[in-house]
Amino acid sequence: MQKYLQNTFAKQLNKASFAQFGHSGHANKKPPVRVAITGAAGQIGYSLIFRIASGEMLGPNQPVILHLIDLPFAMAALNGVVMEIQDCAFPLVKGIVATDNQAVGFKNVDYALLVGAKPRGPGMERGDLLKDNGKIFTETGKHINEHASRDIKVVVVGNPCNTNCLILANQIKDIPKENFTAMTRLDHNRAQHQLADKLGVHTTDIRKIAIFGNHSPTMVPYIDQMTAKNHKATVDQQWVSQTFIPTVQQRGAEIIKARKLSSAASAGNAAMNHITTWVNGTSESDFTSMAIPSDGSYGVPKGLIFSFPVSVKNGKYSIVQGLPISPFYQGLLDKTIKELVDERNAVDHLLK
Ligand SMILES: NC(=O)C1=CN([C@@H]2O[C@H](COP(=O)(O)OP(=O)(O)OC[C@H]3O[C@@H](n4cnc5c(N)ncnc54)[C@H](O)[C@@H]3O)[C@@H](O)[C@H]2O)C=CC1
Ligand SMILES: O=C([O-])CC(=O)C(=O)O
Repeated sequence: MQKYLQNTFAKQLNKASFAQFGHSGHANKKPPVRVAITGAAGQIGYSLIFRIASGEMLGPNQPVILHLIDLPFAMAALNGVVMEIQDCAFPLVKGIVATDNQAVGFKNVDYALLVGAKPRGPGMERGDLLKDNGKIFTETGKHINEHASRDIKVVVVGNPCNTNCLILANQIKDIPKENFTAMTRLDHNRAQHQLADKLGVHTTDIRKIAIFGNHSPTMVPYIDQMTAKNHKATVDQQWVSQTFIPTVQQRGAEIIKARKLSSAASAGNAAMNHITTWVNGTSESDFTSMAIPSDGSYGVPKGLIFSFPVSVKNGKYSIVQGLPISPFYQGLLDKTIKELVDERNAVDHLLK
């Protein structure tokens, strides 16, 4: 089978390659689910795929068929990734589809992590990427609409992820719109770390915080309901406005400056966290952050893909309602709403 895959890659780089293989001696009885990752040959892909294959995202009893999608020029590198997956002999991996053909790549897919896009370089803002990446998500939306499972759960990672998700969802005709989400879990995790560090507790002790808005420097890390070790916790307002919020908002740029590459391991980790929480739920004493189609809550225009505090149960998320919004936070919310409305206006031609 390995030979088949390699030959396929060598001779037919434009065609899908497909392998099914089983492993004996494992107690997983569930039928496999199909997980698509676009940008599979890229740096986030490389940090994600092996962890999904090991069961970290969907659990140790859930076999997976990996659908790895990238562009034609990246097929040779993707072949290398496929060989490495094979060489891990993962018990849960029941097949690999590696392709540059999205019709094949999204066929019957249950989960899609849409990473494939042009990343931001030093000095670029996310808005700079709107034009190039908008086209990608129009195409992808069409293929998901035609080929994927009607129950597919999608997280858009490729930036600018909120508006890319809006463009994608616009192509969808008969899959519920709420199945299309964008990733702000990385920002949520970053906020958790900053707060844990400040309060001298572990990140897992920090609960009931959330990111509102765009995955961009206007995002709003909201902490007015924060608990630490299950007790209401506060930090001084000056630190919040002058240090905490700018640090979380600028963390992506800070990492690009340091690595000369955008964050990959932490982004891959957050994408997995996003799906795991969507499947397994949030605890009663916590909520998480997901960018989802706005239903008008908190005065956010309907339809924008906006990050809200959400609780999740039985595979369905709902917006946490009634959080008190201070004038300070309302000012920040207004800015991030405006930015997303402007982004929507800038891609109006892709939303027809
Ligand atoms: N939402 C978030 O919190 C974060 C988002 N990102 C974004 O994730 C994206 C990917 O980042 P990296 O993996 O670092 O970039 P990368 O350049 O290493 O990999 C991107 C991959 O996507 C592929 N690709 C491009 N267009 C494609 C298409 N139409 N279909 C399939 N594959 C396609 C490329 O060939 C490449 O292999 C970027 O847009 C980046 O800005 C990165 C970090 C955090
Ligand atoms: O900043 C970038 O372009 C990558 C990213 O989204 C992040 O690290 O938050």
